[in-house]
Amino acid sequence: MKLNKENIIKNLQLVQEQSPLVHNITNYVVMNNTANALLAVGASPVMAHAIEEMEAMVAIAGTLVINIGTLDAQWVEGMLAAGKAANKKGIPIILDPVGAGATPFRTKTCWEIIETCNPTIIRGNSSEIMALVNEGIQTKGVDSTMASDDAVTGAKELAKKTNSIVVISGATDYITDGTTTYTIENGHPLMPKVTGLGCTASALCGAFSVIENNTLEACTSAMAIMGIAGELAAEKATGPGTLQLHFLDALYSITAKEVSDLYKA
Ligand SMILES: Nc1ncnc2c1ncn2[C@@H]1O[C@H](COP(=O)(O)OP(=O)(O)OP(=O)(O)O)[C@@H](O)[C@H]1O
Ligand SMILES: Cc1ncsc1CCO
Ligand SMILES: [Mg+2]
Repeated sequence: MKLNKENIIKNLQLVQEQSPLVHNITNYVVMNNTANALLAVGASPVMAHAIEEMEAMVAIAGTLVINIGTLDAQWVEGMLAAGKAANKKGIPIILDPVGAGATPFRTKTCWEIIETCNPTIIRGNSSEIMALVNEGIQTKGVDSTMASDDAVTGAKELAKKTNSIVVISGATDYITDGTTTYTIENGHPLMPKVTGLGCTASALCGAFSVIENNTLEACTSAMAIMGIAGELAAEKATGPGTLQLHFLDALYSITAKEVSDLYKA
């Protein structure tokens, strides 16, 4: 299914107006990128992972993003504490299962977070999503080795099993609650050559899920904005370095007209 471009434009404007605070427990690799992308799109980031401040930080946040990219046992304790606090407060939780299927620790931790914190959204690449669907799968690391199209059936199963919205990123993004599935065809092949744009996608899903109660539409809007900003950036970029730079500028300056003209409905 396709979401109306009017909804995407409205949701972008709501993020810019309301500037939701996004609490990120995220990895060392992408902390800077993700914070800058949230600022550029109009949201407000905070990166925090110490168990001592999880409850107090969740208390002021609009949403919690749990990204397991550079996890360790102590961080997992913080993730679970933050997740429980977010559940109590009733704010959306986004799980980014970075590298699920690469090591047993990652896969096991994802399931512990899913079972304890009941995330609202799970956003990963196709290999990560399939590693959650079928725990026997060995993945390469944090990069996907399969097409997003091949993970759609699995994503629907995972969405039903976990009662969450599952987002698969890739050449086509799929956003599903297990019954209704939206697709986004925007984006550029240079995007997976910049580390952490998937992590950024998860954080934007978080920001959009604060301002739009329909989480399926929130995530679809966030993925559309990711893809369109990626295309705008790619027009000016000569490689991954300049793509990263222009991506932030595109997120910051994206207009309703650009969304309207470039959205592949
Ligand atoms: N081949 C492609 N063509 C167009 N867009 C793409 C392509 N691959 C990825 N994207 C876009 O790039 C962004 C990041 O998705 P990707 O699947 O690379 O995430 P990821 O593997 O989790 O990345 P990371 O772990 O580095 O954060 C998404 O917005 C996605 O739509
Ligand atoms: C490369 C990498 N390794 C752990 S997290 C991360 C960032 C992209 O997911
Ligand atoms: Mg990822």
